[in-house]
Amino acid sequence: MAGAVSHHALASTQSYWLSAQNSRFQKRTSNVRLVYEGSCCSGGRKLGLVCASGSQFSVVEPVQLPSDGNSGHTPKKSSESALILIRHGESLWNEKNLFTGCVDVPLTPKGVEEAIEAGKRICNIPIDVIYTSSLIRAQMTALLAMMQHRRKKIPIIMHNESEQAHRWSQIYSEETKKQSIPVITAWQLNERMYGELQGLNKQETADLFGKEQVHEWRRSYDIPPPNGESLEMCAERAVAYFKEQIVPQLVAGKHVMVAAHGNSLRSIIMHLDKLTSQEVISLELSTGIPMLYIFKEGKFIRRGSPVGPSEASVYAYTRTLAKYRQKLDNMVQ
Ligand SMILES: O=C(O)[C@H](O)COP(=O)(O)O
Repeated sequence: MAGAVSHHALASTQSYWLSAQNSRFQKRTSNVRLVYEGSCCSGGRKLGLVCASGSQFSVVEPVQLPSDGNSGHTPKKSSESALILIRHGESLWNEKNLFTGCVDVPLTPKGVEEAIEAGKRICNIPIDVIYTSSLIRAQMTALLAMMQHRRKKIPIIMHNESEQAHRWSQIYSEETKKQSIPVITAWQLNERMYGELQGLNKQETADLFGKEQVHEWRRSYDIPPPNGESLEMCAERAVAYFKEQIVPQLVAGKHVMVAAHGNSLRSIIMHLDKLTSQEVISLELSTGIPMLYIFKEGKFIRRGSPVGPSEASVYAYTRTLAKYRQKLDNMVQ
């Protein structure tokens, strides 16, 4: 049975290394139409909560991975992919209540714990490739979470910043590549640039400029903080990156995890869930809570967070996830 898992994972990993290594030279686009199909978290817009329903969703055949994600090879119609979105765990500036934005601050011990806990929650979900921002708090979260995964593949950060970095980080064993998960870092997934608020205390800023003004800077769609990015501006690079780089992976049948930030993920979720600029104001993401989407036939279906007692319900959504978990169970027997 272990062979079955390996075969699945190997095909995807094998195809990915080529793609990752060439990604610097490629610009991929997608014509996929994103359609939101219902939400298991009705009512509120606070994500990162447990969502458990799903019997209304159809059961599909196991995913068929293409032999090469870049070949234009179309996966079977029934193919589906998992998309996990996770906001980084608590950072040292979250703890101090400072505006952080693009300042590169590491996790607190609590943030490390949150990342490990997140990893336990997604340890049965297939992951073929990881995307993170270029900021250490998102990268720490992704790597710590992957340490918990039952498949025990090793996440490896891709270095394509220069031809030499790319060449010097080559792996010469196919077998070793197969046991690895590429981690792609992209500045486009960074936190919204908070401009002249970066480093300021959030409470003190509210005391100085008024609660409403600060709330507008933090949560409105199109009002930027002083010399910083509005959510709309952040979306222009984060959502564009998502469409150009990540969606093609999902279309190719790859299972993807994205570890990023409160606002870069808010912009992506706004896009996936088709939220209006009014609705996104109340969208809040907790640190370290993974959210699962299923991508199938060009549509994103939100499943919520596979945590605690609702986990079985999350797996009941699709046969692909249930089968993957079964294979993992068989591997350890
Ligand atoms: O950059 C920051 O300070 C946080 O990561 C997100 O902050 P916010 O909740 O104020 O948008």
